[in-house]
Amino acid sequence: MIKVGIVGGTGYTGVELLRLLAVHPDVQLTAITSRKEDGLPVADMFPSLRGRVNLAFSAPDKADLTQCDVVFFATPHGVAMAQAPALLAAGVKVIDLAADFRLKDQATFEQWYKIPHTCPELLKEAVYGLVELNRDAIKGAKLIANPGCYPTTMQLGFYPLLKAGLVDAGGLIADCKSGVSGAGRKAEIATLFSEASDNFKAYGVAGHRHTPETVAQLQNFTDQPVNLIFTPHLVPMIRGMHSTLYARLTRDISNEELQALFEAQYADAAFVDVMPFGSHPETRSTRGSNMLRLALHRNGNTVIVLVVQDNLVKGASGQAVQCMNLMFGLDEGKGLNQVALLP
Ligand SMILES: NC(=O)C1=CN([C@@H]2O[C@H](COP(=O)(O)OP(=O)(O)OC[C@H]3O[C@@H](n4cnc5c(N)ncnc54)[C@H](OP(=O)(O)O)[C@@H]3O)[C@@H](O)[C@H]2O)C=CC1
Ligand SMILES: CC(=O)N[C@@H](CCC(=O)OP(=O)(O)O)C(=O)O
Repeated sequence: MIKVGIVGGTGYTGVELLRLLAVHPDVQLTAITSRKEDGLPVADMFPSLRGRVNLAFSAPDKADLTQCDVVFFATPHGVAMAQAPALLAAGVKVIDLAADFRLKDQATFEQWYKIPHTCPELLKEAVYGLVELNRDAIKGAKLIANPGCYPTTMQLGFYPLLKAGLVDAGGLIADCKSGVSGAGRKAEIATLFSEASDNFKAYGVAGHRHTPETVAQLQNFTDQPVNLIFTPHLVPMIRGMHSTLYARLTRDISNEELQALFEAQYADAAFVDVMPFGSHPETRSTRGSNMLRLALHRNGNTVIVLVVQDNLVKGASGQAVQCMNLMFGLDEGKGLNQVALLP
């Protein structure tokens, strides 16, 4: 059994990890932290876990995380970097759901996240946890930087086009929408019911921290300089993300060839569903599941890729469990085969 610790068990990605890992056949939940709920049984806070999780939260400084085989950090940026060096030195693998290890360049991290990086030496060692594009490296990793939710949709949608050299990498556009759980469980005015429901708005238009992450990763797949215009929006739903991606074709290709390209690229990807050309994927077809669905459209020489996922599953905790499975030599889909919830 893999002994698992979770730092930040009271947040949305933390409780999503608990939902997935409580029924994972190879996992023994060993420690779950909360600064505010030290001593409280996990199932008292989350009755959905009654009979499934018998542990209590413990304060981060009381939890002995070195007894774990792997520790997930479902915490704000800056928390994992403070604890990862000691855990790694003790032989514990680390999966960070925040951005502490996503950017290889320290100065870029500090510019976008406005905090100093306290262990820049680990940036090189960290492996970016987007399984479909980085599977082999993840298998041997000790430290995983789990991708951001928007970057997961943008990378999986643009990747086959860039890799095939079919589009102008300097003119990528991503128009993305996220449910409110993407902002986490902490109290904030923007996510109050009366602010976020029956309302719709863009944010981060002048620059969102997921732009440098996505550009840096996409740049690995093309020699052309990548330029991306990314605009996120907050939509009045709880879970779900929909990204509409635009790329200008630089050579002639039929719709059938485009479709075949994506189908071949993701033929072995259990969690990427390439829908028939011209389909309209719905966020609810991924709700509660680790599946990302995409569909291709065409308008003249512009390819439009529609991508949907559950931001808390493939966009965060499901993807992190997919990485854990690979790191421990398991089938990457173990414990992740839930079908989406309808309606
Ligand atoms: N929500 C989403 O869709 C996605 C989130 N992410 C990233 O995952 C991480 C977690 O997000 P999310 O679950 O939404 O966030 P939440 O705000 O819902 O939860 C944060 C958790 O971290 C704990 N925490 C906060 N500060 C500290 C600290 N200094 N030390 C230890 N624990 C702390 C909190 O618990 P307590 O206060 O009880 O200690 C809480 O359990 C973030 O970095 C986020 O950016 C990534 C992809 C998608
Ligand atoms: C709706 C909403 O607010 N979403 C979050 C993204 C959540 C995510 O993926 O986060 P990290 O990169 O922070 O890990 C945001 O735009 O800040």
